[in-house]
Amino acid sequence: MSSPIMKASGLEVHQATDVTDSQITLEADVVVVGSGAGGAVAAYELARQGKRVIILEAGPYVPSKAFTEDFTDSLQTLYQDHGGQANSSGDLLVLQGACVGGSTVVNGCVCFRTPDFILQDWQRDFGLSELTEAELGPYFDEVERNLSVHDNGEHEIARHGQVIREGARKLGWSTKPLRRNIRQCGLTGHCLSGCKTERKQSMLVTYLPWAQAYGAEIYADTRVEKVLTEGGRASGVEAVVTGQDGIVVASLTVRAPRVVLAAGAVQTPVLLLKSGLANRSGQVGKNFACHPSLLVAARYPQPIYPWRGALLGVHIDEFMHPDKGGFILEDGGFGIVEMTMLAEPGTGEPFMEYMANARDLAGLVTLIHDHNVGTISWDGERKQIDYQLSEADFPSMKRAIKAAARLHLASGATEVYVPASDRRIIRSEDDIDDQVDSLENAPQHLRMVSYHPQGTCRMGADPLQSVVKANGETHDVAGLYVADASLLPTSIIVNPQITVYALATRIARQMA
Ligand SMILES: Cc1cc2nc3c(=O)[nH]c(=O)nc-3n(C[C@H](O)[C@H](O)[C@H](O)COP(=O)(O)OP(=O)(O)OC[C@H]3O[C@@H](n4cnc5c(N)ncnc54)[C@H](O)[C@@H]3O)c2cc1C
Repeated sequence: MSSPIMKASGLEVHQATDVTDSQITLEADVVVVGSGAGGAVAAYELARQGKRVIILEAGPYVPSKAFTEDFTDSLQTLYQDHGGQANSSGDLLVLQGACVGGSTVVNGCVCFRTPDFILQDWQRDFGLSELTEAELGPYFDEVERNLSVHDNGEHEIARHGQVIREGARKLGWSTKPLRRNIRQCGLTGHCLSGCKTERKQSMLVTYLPWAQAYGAEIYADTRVEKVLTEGGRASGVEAVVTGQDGIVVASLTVRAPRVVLAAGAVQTPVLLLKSGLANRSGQVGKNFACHPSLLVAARYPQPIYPWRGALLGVHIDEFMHPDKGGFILEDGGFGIVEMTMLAEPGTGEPFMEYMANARDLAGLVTLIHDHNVGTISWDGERKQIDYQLSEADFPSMKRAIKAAARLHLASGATEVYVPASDRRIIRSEDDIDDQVDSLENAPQHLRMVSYHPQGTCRMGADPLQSVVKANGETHDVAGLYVADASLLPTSIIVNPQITVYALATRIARQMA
């Protein structure tokens, strides 16, 4: 490829359009696969230590000024499989970013630290005795400082958050402002389409330019196909550079004694499976968890304008601990496309009525602490995501729907739409048990969305039960590391970006 070209946002990126050779070979101290939460942070930390770092990113480089604030466009340009990535039964949409900056470019900015009760599970069940709250605290402090994480101010709680907060107060439920990584939020509500004004502190505008300032090089449009080893140690990767038309324009090899996989919890295990590496435990691709979410929308007697103001304002943490229910509710705004894609709008007349009243809708997003029951596999040609909500998790899902319905009603809603295929409507407290208890845990019954795939290369002390050690290195292959959401041995119930940033920082520091 030719020399990097200075792009509008200030990030220098090699792209398929720059390619002049059909075979490219590069050398580095560390090659990082994926430029999202884990990859960008690891790259910055390693470059800062003086390592020659190359970052390979399968997705395109889309500078912020090219973001359109139109969700249908963004799905095409910024998301994995153009927003169509789903489980094999088609009832779970698995959303991931696939562009320079990864999912952090399109995420909702919500920031939570890993709850201590989750870390305690990891210490007890996976031998991760090092990963205590005291050990991770300084990493959380640091990434939160770097990314301007703060409690939403009053002006960042939109109308939908205000009504929900009032309802929670009536019910006596604990509600808190969400924390977000954003500077002077423009309150446009377009987070899921990327932040045009670069207020969201995604990797695109923070750790990637910082890594580049220390000499890291970024290659977009470059999909890693195989991890290379020599004498049982990692020795680099093979990749293909693909233009926007899908045509391969070059093959690219990076020779490096250290390889960091940060391609996300779906692609990292696929890469290991394709490479036939690090799977002595048989756990690569197993243990997929995803916080299957529902968008429970409700109609209010007054205008809410769910597309106005900050996307996410407050959350209900009353039921977070598994002993108290094992779920959280986040108030969520949405635009017209998200309204139909993520909720259950019905068809025909009901659809027309739902959309005609769009102005009066508010939404609650449910997150549950699901078990790691899914699998990512590779059949030689394509990946497959097998995930069905487990019977053990169905009660938490139902508890979350009931709580969302109760909260909407207490907040003044007149109709609550259960996102089930037979589109159930709750109009009073008396309807809640009837409508929710009769839901079935069957394929295609609930419209689920995952924003948080996790767990497919889990960390642990036992090489026969886990893929990666607590320091991020795989048990089986020296010099091969994982630094993304695939590490998390259990689902963490809360939005995971801060956990990924903190773990990636720790892994890179220990590696350096
Ligand atoms: C719509 C949406 C909203 C979200 N909202 C929140 C939120 O509010 N708060 C929160 O905490 N979390 C949120 N998340 C989740 C959060 O962003 C992710 O948990 C986090 O970014 C995961 O980091 P990662 O490094 O594992 O993967 P990613 O950030 O997804 O990065 C992986 C990167 O690797 C690239 N890649 C994949 N395969 C290859 C390959 N073979 N070769 C090279 N590159 C490859 C991908 O294109 C991608 O860019 C959201 C996610 C989405 C999709």
